[in-house]
Amino acid sequence: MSQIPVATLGVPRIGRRRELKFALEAYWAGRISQAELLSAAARLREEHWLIQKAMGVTVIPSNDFSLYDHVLDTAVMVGAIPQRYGWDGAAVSLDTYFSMARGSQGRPAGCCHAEGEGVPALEMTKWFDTNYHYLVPEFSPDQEFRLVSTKPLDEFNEAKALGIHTRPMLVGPVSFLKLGKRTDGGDPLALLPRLVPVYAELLRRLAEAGAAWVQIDEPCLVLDLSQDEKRAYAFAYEALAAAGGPKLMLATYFGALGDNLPAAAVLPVAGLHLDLVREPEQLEPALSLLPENCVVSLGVVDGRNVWRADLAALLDRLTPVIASRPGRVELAPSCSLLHVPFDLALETSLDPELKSWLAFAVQKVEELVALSHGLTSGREAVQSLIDAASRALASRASSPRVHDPLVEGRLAGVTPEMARRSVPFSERRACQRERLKLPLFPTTTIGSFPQTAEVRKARAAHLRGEMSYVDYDAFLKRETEKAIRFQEEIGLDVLVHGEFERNDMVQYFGEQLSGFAVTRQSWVQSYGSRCVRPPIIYGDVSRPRPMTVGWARFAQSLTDKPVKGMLTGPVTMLQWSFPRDDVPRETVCRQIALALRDEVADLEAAGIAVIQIDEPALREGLPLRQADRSAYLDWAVECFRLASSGVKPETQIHTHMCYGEFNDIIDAIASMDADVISIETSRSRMELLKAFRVFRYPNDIGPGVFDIHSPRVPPLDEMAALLRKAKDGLDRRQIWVNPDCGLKTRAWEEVRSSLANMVFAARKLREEVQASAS
Ligand SMILES: CN1c2c(nc(N)[nH]c2=O)NC[C@@H]1CNc1ccc(C(=O)N[C@@H](CCC(=O)N[C@@H](CCC(=O)N[C@@H](CCC(=O)O)C(=O)O)C(=O)O)C(=O)O)cc1
Ligand SMILES: N[C@@H](CCS)C(=O)O
Ligand SMILES: [Zn+2]
Repeated sequence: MSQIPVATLGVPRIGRRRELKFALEAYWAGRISQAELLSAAARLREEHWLIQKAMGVTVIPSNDFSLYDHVLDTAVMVGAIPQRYGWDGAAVSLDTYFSMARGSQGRPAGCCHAEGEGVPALEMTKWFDTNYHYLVPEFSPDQEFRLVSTKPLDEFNEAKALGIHTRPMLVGPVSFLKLGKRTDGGDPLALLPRLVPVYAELLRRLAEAGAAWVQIDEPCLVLDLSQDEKRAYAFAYEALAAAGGPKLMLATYFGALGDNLPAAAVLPVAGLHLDLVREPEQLEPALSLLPENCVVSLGVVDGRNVWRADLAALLDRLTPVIASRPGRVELAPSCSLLHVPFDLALETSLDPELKSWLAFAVQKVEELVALSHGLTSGREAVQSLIDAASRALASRASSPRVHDPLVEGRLAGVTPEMARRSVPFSERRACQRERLKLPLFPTTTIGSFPQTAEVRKARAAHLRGEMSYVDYDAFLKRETEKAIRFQEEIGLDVLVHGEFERNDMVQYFGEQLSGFAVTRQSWVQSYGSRCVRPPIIYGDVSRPRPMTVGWARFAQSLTDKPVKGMLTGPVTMLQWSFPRDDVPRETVCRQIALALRDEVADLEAAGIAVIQIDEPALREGLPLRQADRSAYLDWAVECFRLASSGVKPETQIHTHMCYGEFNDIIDAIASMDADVISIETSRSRMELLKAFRVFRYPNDIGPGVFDIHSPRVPPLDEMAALLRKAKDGLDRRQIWVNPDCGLKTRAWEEVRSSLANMVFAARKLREEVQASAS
């Protein structure tokens, strides 16, 4: 039998040691030239192709690399470049590309913005239910498309010159439009007839260059689709089939095709990739519907999590499939490997038993290659690999470190009362007003202050043993005190300690909770050059000791103003970690919630009057299909309430959410019953508040008045105008004043000016209210 092809669908582009991050940041800081950045990028592509080739991958992708984001690349490729970037219609410069990604300070030629005002970036949002962010393409109603950049072709040729025949990958035209927005609010899919010819031209040129196959990603095929959307797929792929390009491998991932399967199965493509990790049951129906000659790409190794695959079970499952479709099957991860860290071998200090349970991108490729050998040459050829995987799985299943009877017992004892505050919000509000004595439009921030190079360097030095605990602790205390003094000086009402001791809002807690393991080198791209190291939840979760109380108590001891205790919520902790897959997600979440409940109680006992429990990932965790959403929201909200409800009425609970729209989950947000919620609203110019207005949301709200992703300092009047807008339709006594999110990625100069303007804007609003009352 000939070798079963192995595909990766994309590899982590940030590089084994985050080489792309360092090159990008050096370029933005002016330390390296454009040519140096581009050659660093080319070196990374070459390295990734060569690694895959050496490991035995037979279907190596190209165009999975991006300098910032692959959706942004697609927008640039087809000329979807909004007017404000001052693009002259010729080749898109790197400056324009990065302006779209990150905004810019100066004024591009021909732009309507005033000098110094800068150009805002495209909106950034979460890629399906992952922690990866993509840039949202923006289309005008009269949007024209043309092939402006030939990046996929160039990278195909680049690999070809190295002797590597690749399968270029593209974001498919329907998903691309569906993930974008029209400036007039119209349906972006109406633009499909204009877009498809551009894809057709690109495919023809790829075929001329020798591409035999193209991977065309249509993850939107796993969402709920209307009849019109299904028709859009038929229209687009019939047109592309007629274009005479390479064969198309239509890639679906992050879920089941479900009711879209009949529509997907008849699309005129040569191959279909299925996510068989999220939905193993979809294989049989797909095989029975797909044409005989269609190649099926079996996404059997988990591209979203880090657990080692069960090779023996997979071989049992795959053997009959291979036999029934000889020559028309490929093996692949469930989705691109972008979402897992590069190589487990880089983790030299992980516990060896835990390490034996894991597989990162490189190990997942090894698993796929082993499966291919086993299926082609017989199990004996890979018996030692199968045995090693089975031993690891058995050790994981029986390990005492995974199961903690105390945690399991505590979970069984949870009662509904534990998830309810003792009195309703109206009564709590009165006690809290009495205790906190805050002005109208109270001002606060979301938690983090700049994580400067100095802060990160000190932490790195401490980790390497070059800075003693005493010196590191003293350094952090100085930073915290500076932040408290700064907040007092500019006149904020509710202060934060600044989160200087935290490497990351999830990893910091992962380092302290039992059942979590953290990594040193296992980075995953979050957006652009920014990365995270998601902790690995391998066992029952508990809190051996308080995690934040020392810092909260220290910060509060420095000031008479209230300082918020600052915690990451259970849903976010789950969503931004690699969770265990041997128990339901909701069980893991409840365990985290109980651990946080104890932390909240300890903060309250330490005299902390305001406690914020961040849940930015609550929305991102929402299942992709409507039918699964209410069950998720039920347990997610219950977990938040379990964490937050053990306190007295006079203790004020805040939550914070960034990313996304709230319309469809507003009742769930309301039932979280946080006393105050801060949300990201500035980029949408308060549009996102609409849901709260319409719902008549009863508790307090802090609509973000400035975008923390941009270095731009918003003028006082702009923030005051946003607050006036927020005030409309809400009770003014409900409104808090804060930025969109934490300030860790910003520089101190920006933070100083922005927050000073914000405090003045709040004062202005107070004066206006007083004037109108007198
Ligand atoms: C709010 N967001 C978060 C998400 N997910 C999280 N897990 N955490 C989040 O905060 N998802 C949604 C958004 C995404 N936003 C961001 C924003 C910023 C970052 C970011 O800045 N990432 C940093 C890494 C942060 C970190 O872990 N820092 C560590 C280690 C720093 C480091 O690289 N050290 C070097 C040595 C440094 C030296 O010597 O100078 C090393 O280890 O090699 C720390 O501070 O200790 C980034 O650099 O990308 C991410 C998501
Ligand atoms: N408290 C965190 C929330 C980020 S979503 C911060 O301020 O960075
Ligand atoms: Zn946030």
